[in-house]
Amino acid sequence: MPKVLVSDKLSETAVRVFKERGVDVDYEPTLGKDKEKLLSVIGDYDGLAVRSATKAMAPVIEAGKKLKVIGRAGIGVDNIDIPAATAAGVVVMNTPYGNAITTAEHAIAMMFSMVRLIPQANASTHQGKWEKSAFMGTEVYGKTLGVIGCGNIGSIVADRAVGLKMRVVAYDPFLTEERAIKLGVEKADLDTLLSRADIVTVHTPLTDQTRNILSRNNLSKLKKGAFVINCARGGLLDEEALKDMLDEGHIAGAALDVFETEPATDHPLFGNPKVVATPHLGASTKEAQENVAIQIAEQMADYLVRGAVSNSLNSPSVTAEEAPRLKPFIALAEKLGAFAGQLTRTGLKKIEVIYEGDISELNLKPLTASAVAGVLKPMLSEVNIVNAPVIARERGVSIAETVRDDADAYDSIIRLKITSETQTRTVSGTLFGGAPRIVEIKGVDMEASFSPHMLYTTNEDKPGFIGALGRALGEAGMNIGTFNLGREDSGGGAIALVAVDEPISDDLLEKVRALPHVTQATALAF
Ligand SMILES: NC(=O)C1=CN([C@@H]2O[C@H](COP(=O)(O)OP(=O)(O)OC[C@H]3O[C@@H](n4cnc5c(N)ncnc54)[C@H](O)[C@@H]3O)[C@@H](O)[C@H]2O)C=CC1
Ligand SMILES: O=C(O)CCC(=O)C(=O)O
Repeated sequence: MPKVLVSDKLSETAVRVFKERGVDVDYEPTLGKDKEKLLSVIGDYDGLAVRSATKAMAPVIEAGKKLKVIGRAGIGVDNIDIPAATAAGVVVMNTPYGNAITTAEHAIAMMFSMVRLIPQANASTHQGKWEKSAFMGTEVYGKTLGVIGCGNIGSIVADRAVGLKMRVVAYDPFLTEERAIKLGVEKADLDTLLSRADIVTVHTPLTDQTRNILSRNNLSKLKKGAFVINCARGGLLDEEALKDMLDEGHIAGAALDVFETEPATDHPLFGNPKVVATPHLGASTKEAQENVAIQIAEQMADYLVRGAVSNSLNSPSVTAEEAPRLKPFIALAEKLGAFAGQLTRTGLKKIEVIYEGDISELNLKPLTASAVAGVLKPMLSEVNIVNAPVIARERGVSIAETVRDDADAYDSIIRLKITSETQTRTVSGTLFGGAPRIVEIKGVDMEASFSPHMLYTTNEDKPGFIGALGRALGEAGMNIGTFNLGREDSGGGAIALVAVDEPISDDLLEKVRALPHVTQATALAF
């Protein structure tokens, strides 16, 4: 039974979901904060479920020798080293929608708190003061809200702001004109947004492109008296510049849920009467935490138990419904890849996967990734469906996918065409009773199942070869399981694919290569 570690505080419903779906689970809500402990135990687990306290960086991923999936109960994955996970073949998944409404509501709540000085007024009133004139606020009706990043959360914020009768200007390079119209927002470039906004709210992920998007220079483009909200990620906003501009009176107020360094326990903006601050509470509602916990447990269990992949940031999606149908084809694609990969000795240049017949209607991305993984596996140690396409790209190997509706003699065929520096090789296969079967090699028809140990030879089609090969194997004490033959034309090129019971030694291979008419002999393992 696969085993998952939950190393951050997640709704315990997640534990129930894991168990119901056949996954063993250890719930250790504070373990993620103890890096050494995490490193010492992670090797026992197939999955790691986190929120933001656990830093699933390269050393953790490396120590997780059995690790297959890291699940983020939430959206931001800046606490997970995705390239390291990809390189290690570990699927990273998140729950992109589960806390979006809650976080958007927090941004709206922060906006009101900020412009109506509610936290400050609350503290004063609790102290028995009645400072009516100290807390003069600002109305949001008719004001312009600038939304930077109009994805899941930004668009909900925009929708709520439109409901409040605000004007909304959005900057997002991926926001289409149609979507902007649908949301009732005006699409603008960043400079226009900054010059027009009374209140700016940022909702982008933290990436190299967005880091410091509210830089000193950009903050200075805001109108005097504008307000700033950050409920996305610390690092999007220059906190020092914000402090200076609040002090100068250029910016009237700020509402911050996130900070460059978290937990933020000591910060130059703390105690500033113009700043409303919360400790990364954006996603902290019962509803959102229940949503993300259930969702991540379902997704991780679906992956570990059924091979379904959803909301992955580094692997093609496979729904739970299609997983059982894809599974045998994934095995076929990988075996065909392994066959071709074991024969490829010179620089690999291109992997083309051609799908013919009914299979062309399936989700082909995971099949192609499996074929690529199969090809690369004999050359590289740690390769799987997750990292194979990236590794191929890094090594300059191009990947092509072709789909044809018709298949000649079979309902579904996968043809693999591998181009190396010296030759192009093809191998094709189908499923017989759900099991992978080779039906073509190098253009020669062939019918063979895959076996753990196989001998593949090419030879001139001359009398005596089959007997000589059988004798050589017999003399080496090698039991033959199946013996499959194919040829181009009588007397032309021929191939043999022989399943044997044990691994083929180098000695035996040399003897086979020395037989008359043999042009090539390779030991294959599947
Ligand atoms: N405070 C909290 O507790 C929470 C914070 N978050 C954070 O909220 C942020 C937004 O999350 P989602 O809306 O779910 O993400 P999303 O991926 O749905 O939307 C992000 C949007 O930003 C846009 N974008 C990317 N680069 C941009 C750039 N250079 N300039 C302008 N726009 C750009 C994208 O096109 C996309 O539409 C993330 O940083 C996430 O980590 C999410 C949940 C809770
Ligand atoms: O889990 C949390 O409380 C933080 C949520 C968050 O920041 C996210 O989902 O990106």
